[in-house]
Amino acid sequence: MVAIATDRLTKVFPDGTVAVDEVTIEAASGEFLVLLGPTGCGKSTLLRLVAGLEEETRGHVLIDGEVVDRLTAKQRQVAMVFQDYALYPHLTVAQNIGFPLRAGHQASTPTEVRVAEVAEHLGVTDLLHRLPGHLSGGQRQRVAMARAIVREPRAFLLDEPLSNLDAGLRAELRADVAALARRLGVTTLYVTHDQTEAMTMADRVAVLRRGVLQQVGPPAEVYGDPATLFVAAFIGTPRTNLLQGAIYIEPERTVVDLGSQLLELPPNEALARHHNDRVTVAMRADALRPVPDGAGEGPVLRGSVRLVENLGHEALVHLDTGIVPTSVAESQLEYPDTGQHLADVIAEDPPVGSPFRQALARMMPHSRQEALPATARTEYGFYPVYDAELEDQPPLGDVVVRVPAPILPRRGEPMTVRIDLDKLLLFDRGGNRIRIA
Ligand SMILES: Nc1ncnc2c1ncn2[C@@H]1O[C@H](COP(=O)(O)OP(=O)(O)OP(=O)(O)O)[C@@H](O)[C@H]1O
Repeated sequence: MVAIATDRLTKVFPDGTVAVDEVTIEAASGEFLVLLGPTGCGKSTLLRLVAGLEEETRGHVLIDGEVVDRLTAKQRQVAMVFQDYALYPHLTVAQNIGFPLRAGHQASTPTEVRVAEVAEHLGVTDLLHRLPGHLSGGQRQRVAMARAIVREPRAFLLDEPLSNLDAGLRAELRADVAALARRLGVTTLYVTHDQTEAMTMADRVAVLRRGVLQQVGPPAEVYGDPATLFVAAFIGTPRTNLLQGAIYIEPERTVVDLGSQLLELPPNEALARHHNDRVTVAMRADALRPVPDGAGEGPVLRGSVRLVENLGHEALVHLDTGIVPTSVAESQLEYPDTGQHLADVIAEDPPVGSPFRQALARMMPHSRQEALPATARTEYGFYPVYDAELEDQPPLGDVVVRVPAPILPRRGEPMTVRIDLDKLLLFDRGGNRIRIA
């Protein structure tokens, strides 16, 4: 088996789109590496570059340590499976699976024996005489996989192979595909936008955003220890809570100012150089636990129940906390730093209600907020202002909390939640993690 690597691999399409941007990554021999990211982040392009179906603009692809940039797709001896199966409709399953062998590729075992062997692996032995048109989606995908492995490829490249299947089949095949790849020991690159697939199948997950590699690590690591705000927000169900904040360092304590609420952290050396910085605070639902008001030590958030989504075994409770929510895109806008520049930008009058305008309003230094109607303002001066011209203001600080089913709160009730400090994630304005510990 072989390792697959890319070295500062870059693809710029003729229209200027940078689909893959300096990606350096390695899948070790026999590893199942999942490329995860939203639509358009460059996953398929990266896979096609590795397969040799696309020519790189810069950088290299290495198979087993050897640069293969000049080799054709065929010479690279990797097998690729796409979401649309691409089976030959007029050939039986057996003929489809055996096709790569007949098409002139050498194999040590005779075709029929090899086809039977591979069919057995994929659990399609009973279907060998059928035509693809008479198969279910899941069966077709199994046949496509069988055809891909029949030539004993050096690596397996799978591009959203399960995305055309319904949820039940997807779950079943998920387990089968991962098990098959491990049984065969084939190095696998698997592309998906589905975080569940990534988390359940991968040895390691590589998260991509706009062609740029954000983080590579085992599933538990990208979930629990995200390197960027994007990773924190992209991975996690229910969605990760993202709030606007600012850090203030005082002699005895460190404060994360969330406007209408403050989180007090123990004195913290790592945060010292972030005094006065605006940050995005990210908390997954499992970092928050409802507690009786006033109970015990530690930072809490208070809110009132706006919505209860009962999932049976538990409920997702949406709290209005009065804190300003944010999104990845907004929190990573680059804002001018001085009030003067900000005023200039505002003078250009971004459209009312546009995220940019709202974000600008929130980011105004204290002295510049005089002219704007404040919903709240803290003693620290940083505070959120909503766009007064916007009629339908978004809910303030919608924070999602998991609550066990038997004790469901009611709409309008107050609720206090304790924050597990080990799971409190802070990100700077560039979206990079500020490590607290
Ligand atoms: N031939 C092309 N010419 C110009 N731009 C392209 C071309 N192919 C892809 N792109 C662009 O490159 C970027 C990455 O596309 P790619 O298909 O790799 O994304 P993806 O993450 O696989 O998305 P999806 O999950 O939707 O397949 C996108 O912005 C896409 O529009």
